[in-house]
Amino acid sequence: MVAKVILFGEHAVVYGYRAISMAINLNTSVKVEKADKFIIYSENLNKTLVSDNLECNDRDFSYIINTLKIFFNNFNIEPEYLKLSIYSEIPVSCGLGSSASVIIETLKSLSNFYNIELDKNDIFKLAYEVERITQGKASITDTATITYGGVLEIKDNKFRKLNDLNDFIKECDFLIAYVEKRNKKTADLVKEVSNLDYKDEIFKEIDKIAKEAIKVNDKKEFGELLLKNHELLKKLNISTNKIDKVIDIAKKYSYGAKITGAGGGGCVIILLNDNWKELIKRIKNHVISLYPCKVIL
Ligand SMILES: Nc1ncnc2c1ncn2[C@@H]1O[C@H](COP(=O)(O)OP(=O)(O)O)[C@@H](O)[C@H]1O
Ligand SMILES: C[C@@](O)(CCOP(=O)(O)O)CC(=O)O
Ligand SMILES: [Mg+2]
Repeated sequence: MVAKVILFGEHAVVYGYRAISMAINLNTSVKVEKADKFIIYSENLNKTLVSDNLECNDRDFSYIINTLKIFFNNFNIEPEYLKLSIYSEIPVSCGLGSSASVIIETLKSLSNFYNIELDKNDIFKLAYEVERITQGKASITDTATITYGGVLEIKDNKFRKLNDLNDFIKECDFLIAYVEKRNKKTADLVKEVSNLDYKDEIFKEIDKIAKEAIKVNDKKEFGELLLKNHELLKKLNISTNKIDKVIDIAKKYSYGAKITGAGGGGCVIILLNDNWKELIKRIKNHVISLYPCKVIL
C-alpha cells in the first residue's frame, strides 16, 4: 500500500475545513501467518510484540492491534493466534501517513488470509474506523487517499477526486525532505492544536488557500500557495527550526514548500523547479533522507 502527502489543509481538515492530498509511491507490506501467540514484528520499529491476547497496551502497536480487533469483530471471526510481519518504505510518524498505510495493508492481508473479499469502500470504512479510534480525533484524509489514490479534496470529512488538479500535479516534480525524527505521534499533535483558542481563524485562511489551489494551473502560483500554507501552520506551532531552515532554502531554489502531515518535525514537501540540483546541494546537510515523488493513481 502507498503513502500520502497533504498538499494543503492538515489539521484544519480534522474540523471539516478543506484539504488537498495526493497518494505517493512508498509501499508497505504485511505478511500474515498462523502462530502459537499473537506476534507482531515490525522491521521499521525493530520491535516484536508477543502476547496471549489483544488487550495489551503497547502504543507502538496500537494501530495494528486495533486493526486486528476491528477485523475480527466486523467479520465475526473468533480471534486466533497470528504472526504479522510488517515492512514499510514509509518513515514512521513523519507526516506521510504510515499509520493509515499499515492499517490498510494489514486489512488486505487479513482478508486474503481468511478469503474474505473486500472492495475499496469496505477497506476505507474499516481503516478509517481504526485510524479514528487509535488517533482520537481524525479526518478521513489519510485512509481515503491511500485507499483510492490520486489527488483528493477532503471537506466536511467527505472526499472527491480532483481529476483536473491531478492532471496538473502529474506534470509536477515533488521532493520529500525527511528533515528530522518526530518525537510525537499524530494523536499528540492533533490534541495540542485542538487546545489553541485561535485555531479557527487560521483554519479559515488555510481553507481559502486550498480552495484557490484547486483552480491553479501554474507551478509558480502553486508553490506560493504552499509557502502561504506553511506560514499559517507555523502559527499553529507545528513547525520546528530545522523544518523552517529547509523551507527557507526551498524558498530560493524551488517553487515552494511546506511541512506535511501533523508536523512537530517529520517531512517537508517541495515543488521542484529547474534549480533542483542546487536545492539538493544546499539541503542535503539538513535532512535525514530525500524521496523524489510523483502522484500515483
Ligand atoms: N512500519 C510500521 N510498523 C509498525 N507500526 C507502524 C509502522 N508504520 C506506522 N506504524 C504505526 O503508526 C504510528 C505512526 O502514525 P502517526 O503518528 O499517525 O504518523 P504518520 O501516520 O504520519 O506516519 C506508529 O507509532 C505505529 O503505531
Ligand atoms: C494532522 C492531520 O490532518 C494529518 C495527519 O497526518 P500524519 O498522520 O502526520 O501523516 C490529522 C488528520 O487529518 O487526521
Ligand atoms: Mg498517521
